[in-house]
Amino acid sequence: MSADLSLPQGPTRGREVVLDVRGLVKHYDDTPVLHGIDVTVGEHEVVALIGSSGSGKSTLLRCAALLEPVTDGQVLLDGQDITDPGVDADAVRSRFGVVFQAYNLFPHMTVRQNITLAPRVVHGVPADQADARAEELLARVGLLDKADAYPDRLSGGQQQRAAIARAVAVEPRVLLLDEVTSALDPELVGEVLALVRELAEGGATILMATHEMGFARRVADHVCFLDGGRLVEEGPPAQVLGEPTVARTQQFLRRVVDAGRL
Ligand SMILES: Nc1ncnc2c1ncn2[C@@H]1O[C@H](COP(=O)(O)OP(=O)(O)OP(=O)(O)O)[C@@H](O)[C@H]1O
Repeated sequence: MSADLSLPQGPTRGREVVLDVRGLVKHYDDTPVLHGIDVTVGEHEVVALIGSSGSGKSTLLRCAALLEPVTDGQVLLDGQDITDPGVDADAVRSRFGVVFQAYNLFPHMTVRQNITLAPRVVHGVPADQADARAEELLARVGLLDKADAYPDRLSGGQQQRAAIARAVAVEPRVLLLDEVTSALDPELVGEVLALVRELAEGGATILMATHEMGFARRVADHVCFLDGGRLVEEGPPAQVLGEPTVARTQQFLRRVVDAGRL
């Protein structure tokens, strides 16, 4: 697999914040799920959200990409408040590349059609250009020979690699990855993590929820530990995962270590 998965790169002076989540509050009906979360993702950074099941990682990602209405707080993308009611939500959503746990390729479309759909329909890219870009991406994720196959002919790992290629095809400002390996058989996890790592090394800006602590430690620039919808501890991976200072983080990591996941 080629290592060149680079996305367009912006200025490298200082830390340019791309995604800025401020005081994010989310209620489902009257139940609070996020209690005021602050997270920033800088250009070319990888920020990992970790925490127990139900701690709010997916909800945070979904709110950030306007896939869920925000109850309170703000989300800024390149300085623009995208939670402002006046924004064109569809246009904003098209600036994110989102990949969920269960590879959600459209089953009635070939892999190639899955990848070219949004560039053509949402971004107005001419069909031949979208097709050429899809082939380039499929070659890079090692799936060129599957371009005209339907998703049910692909392994879970291949489907997830195709889903990531589809997310990258729109040249997103931020990639949001939600537990992209958790639905996979263990032997397929590595191939998908390798692809995410290549994207990170190629300069992608990524906010990802993950249960893969070893991966977060190796690839993330910054780790945020969520517990019960609160951001309890954050910092460089070596600190949060290696020398956590908050009792709740320590307890969580002990369980992760006992389960053999760190
Ligand atoms: N659509 C929904 N309606 C009501 N409650 C929801 C909904 N989606 C999530 N929740 C609740 O919000 C809380 C946070 O869920 P969320 O899926 O964000 O957690 P998570 O950290 O991503 O969990 P996991 O690691 O299992 O994916 C949970 O208590 C969950 O039950």
